[in-house]
Amino acid sequence: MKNIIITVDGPSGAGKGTLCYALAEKLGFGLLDSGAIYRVTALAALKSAVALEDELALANLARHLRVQFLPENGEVSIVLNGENVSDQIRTQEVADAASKVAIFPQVRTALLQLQQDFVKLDQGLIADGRDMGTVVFPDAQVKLFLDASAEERAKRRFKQLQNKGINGNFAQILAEIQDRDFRDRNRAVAPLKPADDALLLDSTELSIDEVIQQALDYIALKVKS
Ligand SMILES: Nc1ncnc2c1ncn2[C@@H]1O[C@H](COP(=O)(O)OP(=O)(O)O)[C@@H](O)[C@H]1O
Ligand SMILES: Nc1ccn([C@@H]2O[C@H](COP(=O)(O)OP(=O)(O)O)[C@@H](O)[C@H]2O)c(=O)n1
Repeated sequence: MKNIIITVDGPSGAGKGTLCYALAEKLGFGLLDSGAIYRVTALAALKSAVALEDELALANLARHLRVQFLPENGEVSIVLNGENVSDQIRTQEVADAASKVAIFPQVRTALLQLQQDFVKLDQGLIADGRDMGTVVFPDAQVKLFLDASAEERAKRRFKQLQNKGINGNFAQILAEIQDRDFRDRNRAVAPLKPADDALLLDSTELSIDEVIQQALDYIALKVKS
């Protein structure tokens, strides 16, 4: 299983992060959370007052991003310019900003190498994102596209917030998911879409364990052939 790359793409709330974390644990693979890289870029822009419409300035920022991913007690701390920003990048404001900076081709090009550098010679990689199977790792051996209805994804986010003690507004969460989906699916460069050779997994009616099992079955099948 060494040197295998597994890509998992899909919209927000489909369960990519949950699946990728479980796969990385079970298979002993490294993990790339590419969304975190877009979120860090957006946070850096917000912190330095770079306009979210200024492609040149954003690309320059992305090119010089001083970001580290530091594994710590089974979790990964994300450090930007020496500051631990793991929690700051998870806000709705940053998610929204991330999907705005992500439309720019120059920003995406600036972040490409950083993502590809997660490949290690002696370890497989699970890559989580929107364009992992189409652009960043087009030659990956296993490609999954995880989807779920927008209503189900909004329900999951609503529950996730509740578990953190936050009482979200369901209609607002659904609207934000739909806005971000629209930007991600309709941008000119690296839009969110399944790679031609990806397995489509609709998790709307599946439990987390069922999704993990279906993914593992498919990986076993692809790796054998
Ligand atoms: N198949 C599933 N059924 C129910 N809830 C799920 C499922 N997969 C993930 N979740 C939950 O949905 C929320 C969002 O999942 P996450 O993995 O963060 O999605 P993504 O990375 O695609 O945005 C989490 O609270 C997670 O526990
Ligand atoms: N490979 C990627 C990953 C994320 N992104 C962008 O970054 C935003 C945040 O990604 P994320 O994966 O952290 O979002 P969630 O699925 O966790 O809500 C997405 O809405 C995309 O606009 C991207 O364009 N390409």
